[in-house]
Amino acid sequence: MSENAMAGSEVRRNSLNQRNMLLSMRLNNGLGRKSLGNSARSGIGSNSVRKPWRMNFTQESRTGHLGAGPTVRVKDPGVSSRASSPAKINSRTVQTSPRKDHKELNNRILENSPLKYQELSLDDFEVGKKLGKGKFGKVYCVKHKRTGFICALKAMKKKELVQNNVQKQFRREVEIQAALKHPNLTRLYGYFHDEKRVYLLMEYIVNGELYKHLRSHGPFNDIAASYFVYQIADALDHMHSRHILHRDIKPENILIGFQNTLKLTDFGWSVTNVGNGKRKTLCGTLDYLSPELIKIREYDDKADVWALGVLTFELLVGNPPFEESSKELTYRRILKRDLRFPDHVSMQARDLINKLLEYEPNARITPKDMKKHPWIETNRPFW
Ligand SMILES: Nc1ncnc2c1ncn2[C@@H]1O[C@H](COP(=O)(O)OP(=O)(O)OP(=O)(O)O)[C@@H](O)[C@H]1O
Repeated sequence: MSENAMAGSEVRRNSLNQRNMLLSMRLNNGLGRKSLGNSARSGIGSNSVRKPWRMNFTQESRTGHLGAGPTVRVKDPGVSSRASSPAKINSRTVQTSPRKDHKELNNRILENSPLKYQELSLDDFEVGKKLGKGKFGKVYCVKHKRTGFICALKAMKKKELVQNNVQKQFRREVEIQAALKHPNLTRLYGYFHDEKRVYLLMEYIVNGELYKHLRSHGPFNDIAASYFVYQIADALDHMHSRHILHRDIKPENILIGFQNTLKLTDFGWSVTNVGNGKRKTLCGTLDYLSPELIKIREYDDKADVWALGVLTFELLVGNPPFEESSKELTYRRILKRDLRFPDHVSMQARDLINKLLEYEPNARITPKDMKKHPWIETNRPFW
């Protein structure tokens, strides 16, 4: 791997948000994280050498015991109507009474949810290796002592959730993720909490982020890329049919499981969009923003389709299509739909990317139709 790629492999793109506090946290924490104004993708640009990529790079985990969950049952809550109004959070709503809000987190958000595992505590688990770290917590591989069930446990400090005023967003993320059951979406089983922390119990995804594989093995050939893109289209098809938008599709938010099964994760920006109305919160990740998001700040599920087009391009080329050295230049290229394909991108792949990246949202191909596109059909026999 080149030096650039090595340096770049530590860099992950931030999701945009309107919460100044979160933004400053993101900019201040984590070495090497991308600032919103800069390009961070030097390592795998179109100059990088394309290597053949083998489909079967995953190893079956010996410890993986994923057949059955803990015997404690979690009810499927469906998507609650409460989740349909996203919490608008900004720095002006900084808590004046953290004590009260801590209590509110416990009473309203944690105690009254059907997703709660009443009888679980941290003592019920053997804690294994750390899998990663997000804004609000660390993720560990854990084993449920009684059943031997292996899963991922995300531990978040209540104090931090309250201090950053993200209790409602947290609740929405939990409700949406728990309601979604699909092979290409990371399952959330439920949660429990103690005095200091909230613990989310999730499906353990063995092979880490697609982003890291893209850096180390990518760009991918048509066979691998089409398999990956198909799976995310299937996940989006499922979400959109339930009127849920993901709003932050990117390789950093996709994990790889057994046999190259992709799992879309990070539902922090997901919302329900019942009635298919237009939404206005600016969110997502710079390189993945659609023109309507930049221009009029109104969008619907077609913004996820645009992001899928950006993802398809990035998997085949190694960097996103409108990447530039500054936010303004990236915006300008997105608004001009300044799309340039390197020579090696096949005609069929170009056709699909063009259809996903239609400027006019309603002209974009749907995830359902995309799954039958000739690029997918041509490569499907080799998956
Ligand atoms: N279910 C899981 N199985 C395996 N690894 C996971 C799982 N969930 C998260 N991880 C790992 O832990 C890391 C941190 O995850 P987490 O959800 O806390 O944050 P994030 O989504 O990456 O970032 P942010 O909190 O900024 O949105 C991930 O990048 C991933 O590598």
